[in-house]
Amino acid sequence: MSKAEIGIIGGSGLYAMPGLSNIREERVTTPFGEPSDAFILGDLEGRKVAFLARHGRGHRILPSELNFRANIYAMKALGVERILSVSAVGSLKEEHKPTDFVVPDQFIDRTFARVSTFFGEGIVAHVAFGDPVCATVADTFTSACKAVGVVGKAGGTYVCMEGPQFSTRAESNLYRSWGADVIGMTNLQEAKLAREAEICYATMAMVTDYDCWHEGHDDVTIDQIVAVLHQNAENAAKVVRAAVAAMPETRTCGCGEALKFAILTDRKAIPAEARKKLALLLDKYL
Ligand SMILES: CSC[C@H]1O[C@H](OP(=O)(O)O)[C@H](O)[C@@H]1O
Ligand SMILES: Nc1ncnc2[nH]cnc12
Repeated sequence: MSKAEIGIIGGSGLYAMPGLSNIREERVTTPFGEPSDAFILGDLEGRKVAFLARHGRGHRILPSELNFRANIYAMKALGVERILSVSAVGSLKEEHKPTDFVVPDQFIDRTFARVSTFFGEGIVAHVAFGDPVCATVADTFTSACKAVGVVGKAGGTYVCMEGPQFSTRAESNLYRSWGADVIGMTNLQEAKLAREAEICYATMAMVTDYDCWHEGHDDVTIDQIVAVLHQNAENAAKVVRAAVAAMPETRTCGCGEALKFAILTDRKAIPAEARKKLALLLDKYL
């Protein structure tokens, strides 16, 4: 039986989920190694949820060190069908001000040191990623912002950079010239792996700074980000709670069938070891 239907990944500034009842902690082991931390399971607004602190409690794991595969696989193993991600981002546009929330619907990949797929080792699959976030989860996030009374913008392009250093001014201006909206270091791998795991995924991006391009603002620093995150943590938790409450019970999007036409490998050629490792994702198709 499913232990949770909705997963919440808390990013910088959100290391716990207020309002959970029937709380218990569970460590999940995966064929891809250890997730960032134990999962906090509980009830929120009458729904079973699983909370994970992306960087671990105490913020111990760099973006490039995150075991994205273990985190998403563990969500799947718990029975999660939808992931609500919360992330801190820098703004690449004047109109996205610190403390605003943006719900991105596109990504640009500027990472270079991460594993972004469950496949390989004898199984080849290519999922569609033209629409990288689940429209239902994204809409639920923006409606929840409205319900709570905070600025929550629908759509936008999230540049996912490797980090951990922030961007140079030349990079920041380049991303602006591409029309991108916000920049962060964590969301793209989660979105890719959630799609491969047939889990719906969207992010509520909390704007914390103007990166380093804005002449009227100091270049981004951690103390600036932390100050805005402290201001926003309460709103972020309120929006997540409202989104959980409003999430439709059943899925009508295509996320749950993302692998249906994606597996290219001749079923007879799939090595037993790979088949076993990915059974949780693939059993229904093999
Ligand atoms: C705290 S500054 C940089 C850090 O913040 C964002 O983290 P997350 O996406 O987990 O909220 C960004 O991606 C960097 O990891
Ligand atoms: N300016 C920025 N660049 C990358 N990640 C961030 N997270 C918060 N602000 C950021």
